Amino acid sequence: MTGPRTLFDKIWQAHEVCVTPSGASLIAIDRVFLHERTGAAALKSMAVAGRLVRDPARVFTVMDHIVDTRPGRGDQTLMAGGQAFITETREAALAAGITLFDVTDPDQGITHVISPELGIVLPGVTLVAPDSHTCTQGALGALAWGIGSSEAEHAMATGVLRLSHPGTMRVSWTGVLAPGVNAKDMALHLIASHGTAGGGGRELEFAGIAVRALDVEARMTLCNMATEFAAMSAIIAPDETTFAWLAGRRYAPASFDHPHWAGLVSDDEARFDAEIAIDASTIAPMVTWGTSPEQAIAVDGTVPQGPARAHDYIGLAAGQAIKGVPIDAAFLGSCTNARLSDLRRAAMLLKGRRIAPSIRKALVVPGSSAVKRAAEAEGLHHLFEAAGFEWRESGCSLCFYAGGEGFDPGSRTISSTNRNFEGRQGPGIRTHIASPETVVASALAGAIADPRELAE
Ligand SMILES: CC(C)[C@H](C(=O)O)[C@@H](O)C(=O)O
Ligand code: SF4
Repeated sequence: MTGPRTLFDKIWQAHEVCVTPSGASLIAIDRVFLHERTGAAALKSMAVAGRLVRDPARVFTVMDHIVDTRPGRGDQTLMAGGQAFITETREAALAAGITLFDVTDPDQGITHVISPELGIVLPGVTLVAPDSHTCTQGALGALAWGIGSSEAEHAMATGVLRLSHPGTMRVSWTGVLAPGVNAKDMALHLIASHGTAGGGGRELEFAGIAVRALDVEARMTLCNMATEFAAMSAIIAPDETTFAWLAGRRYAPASFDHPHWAGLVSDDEARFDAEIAIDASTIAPMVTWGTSPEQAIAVDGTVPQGPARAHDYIGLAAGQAIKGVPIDAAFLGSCTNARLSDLRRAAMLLKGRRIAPSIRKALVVPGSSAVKRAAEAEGLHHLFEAAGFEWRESGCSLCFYAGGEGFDPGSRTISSTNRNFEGRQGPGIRTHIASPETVVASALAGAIADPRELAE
């Protein structure tokens, strides 16, 4: 392909080993990341077939999904049989000779938080993981996407994956975000406006001044929900903000001063298969009212008419104001919104305040053990605890009802996560997704609240 190219096509072509007779391409894979929920299966299946990991130095694994997040944790989990995921992953990782971030490793954390944090994902690389939120890592200018366990085996054994070109879509964000509005609201706004199928399997590029203005962690929040938009993944062209954020990280190169890094942008005349433009200044804090991420509205809006099943499950009627709906629990965590900047913004809003007595469970689960240590060094844990939140060890925790821990039956939660399907946070749990600011404002009020009304 000659002529102007998208950033996606530049990375794709740099990794295209060959085009197969069917028209699909073999794409070289630079990094594979595994976790104990899906990774052990891939490693075990390879071992049974007698296949070796081709280049163990490119494969990493971590304990994040099943692992307990209560203080003093070990391998035990509240989930029956959960411990086996951990011990089997450990044994398989050691046997395969790949890098393991174990339960008590100082580098442990959620896959999509630690991979950037350690500089494992870098601009221009290809990275895959058997986890749908691998798209988060596109925020660094990488081609990073979620795959299945059997594809992970293939990537580990051969160093390539067979893929058809997914097509491209640019989402251009103009304008300046209003105070109290952030990347999570941008993601929810996009999905609410265009539906959960809006991405159509394409690779998204987020561009425009409102994206350039985001710090790297906020860019990760925005890219994180590309999978909820049915995109293959999302990417943001790396810039000085990206390079400065990566500098000094363990697996990052000593210098980014190279023409290769500077060329990681879409050319001016590059054509995308689809385009969306959004004025970021029009966005309000968003919150979901139903059981799909597309069922999101401005926090000062009213519940629209949606599918009867969503209204029944969530227990809210059309026409009702979302603000003021009483909640029972609050969750601040996940690969969407549990980085240091998220915790800082949330903690500042909590300063000197206490959550409503009606809140039965309120958790802060840092995205990584490094985030936890950094937050503690700043005293953020004291602010959370003084406000009535539990301060946890890092992991996926109640983003996903997999570790066996739950909220009280029937609870309505406000959650900084990315999915609100029926049962996502446990049987019968009703989840409202929102930004960290909206989560803490709501925990303080004991009801869904507008964080703009809390800011001094
Ligand atoms: C368990 C894992 C495969 C899953 C995913 O792929 O996303 C999980 O992380 C989730 O968020 O639902
Ligand atoms: S934090 Fe939630 S969304 Fe992210 S990887 Fe874990 S379970 Fe999936």
